[in-house]
Amino acid sequence: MSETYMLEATGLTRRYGGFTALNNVSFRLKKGEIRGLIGSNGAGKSTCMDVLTGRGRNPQGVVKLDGQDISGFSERERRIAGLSRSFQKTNIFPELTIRQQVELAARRAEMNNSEEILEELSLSAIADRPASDVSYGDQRRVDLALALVGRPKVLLLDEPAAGLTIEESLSLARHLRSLAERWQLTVLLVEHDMEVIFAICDRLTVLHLGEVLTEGLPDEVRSNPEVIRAYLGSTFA
Ligand SMILES: Nc1ncnc2c1ncn2[C@@H]1O[C@H](COP(=O)(O)OP(=O)(O)OP(=O)(O)O)[C@@H](O)[C@H]1O
Repeated sequence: MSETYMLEATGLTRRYGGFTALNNVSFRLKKGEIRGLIGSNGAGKSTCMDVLTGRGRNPQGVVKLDGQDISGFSERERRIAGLSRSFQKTNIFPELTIRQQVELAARRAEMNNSEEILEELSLSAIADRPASDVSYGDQRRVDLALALVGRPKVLLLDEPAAGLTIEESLSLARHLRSLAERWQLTVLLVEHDMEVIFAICDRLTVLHLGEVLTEGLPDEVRSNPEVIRAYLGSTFA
C-alpha cells in the first residue's frame, strides 16, 4: 500500500506582479511529523504558509490535507477541515481575558474544548487575567492555544519562539514535541531559532529565493554545503 501523508503540497507558486516569491514548491508531511521550514529572510517561508492556508490571491498548486484536496477551500474552510495557523505577530485582543479569547476561538471552530486547551498550555491559573496583563512568554502560549483550539490535524507555526528567552524557547520546543506525539499532531514550523529547529524537527525543508534548496534529516541539512552557504553559515555546521 502506498504511504499516506497528512499534508501534501505540490507545485506551490505565488507571483507578486513580475516577481516570483514562491516557485513550484512541493513537500509532504507524514502524520505526527514536525517539519522545519527554514531559509533566510525573504526566502518565501511566510508566503508558503499563506498559500497553504489560502491567504491572498491567485495561489497556484495543490494542497491536500489527510488525502483531501483543499486547494479550492477558503481560509475558514481549511481551518474547519483541520489546517490551523499561528501567526508571527501576536494575535491577541488585549481587552479580553485569556479564557474569553480561547472560548471565542472555540466557538468559531465549533469545538467545546477551551478548558482542555487552557490546561494543556498551562494557562488555567492565569485564564481570568486580560491577555495584555501577562508576560510575553505567556502571550505566545495564548497564541498557540488559539491555534490549537479546534484540535487541528495540521498546525502551521510562524516563528513561535520569536522574542522568547532561550529557556522559554526550549521549553516551548519540548512542549510542541510532546503535543505532536500525544495528539498525533502534524506540525510545519517556520523558525529562525536553530536551537528549537534542531531540538524537535524530524525533517527540514530549506527554502532559498522561493525554491526548495534541499530537504532531509536535520543532520543531513546541517552538513549540506549549499545550506551552509545560503543560510546557516558556520554556526551550526
Ligand atoms: N505582498 C507582497 N508584495 C510583493 N512582494 C512580496 C509581498 N509579500 C512578500 N513579498 C516578497 O516575497 C519574498 C518572500 O517573502 P516572505 O515574507 O515569504 O519571506 P520569508 O522567508 O517569510 O522572510 P522572513 O524570514 O523575513 O519572514 C520577499 O522577497 C518579499 O519581499
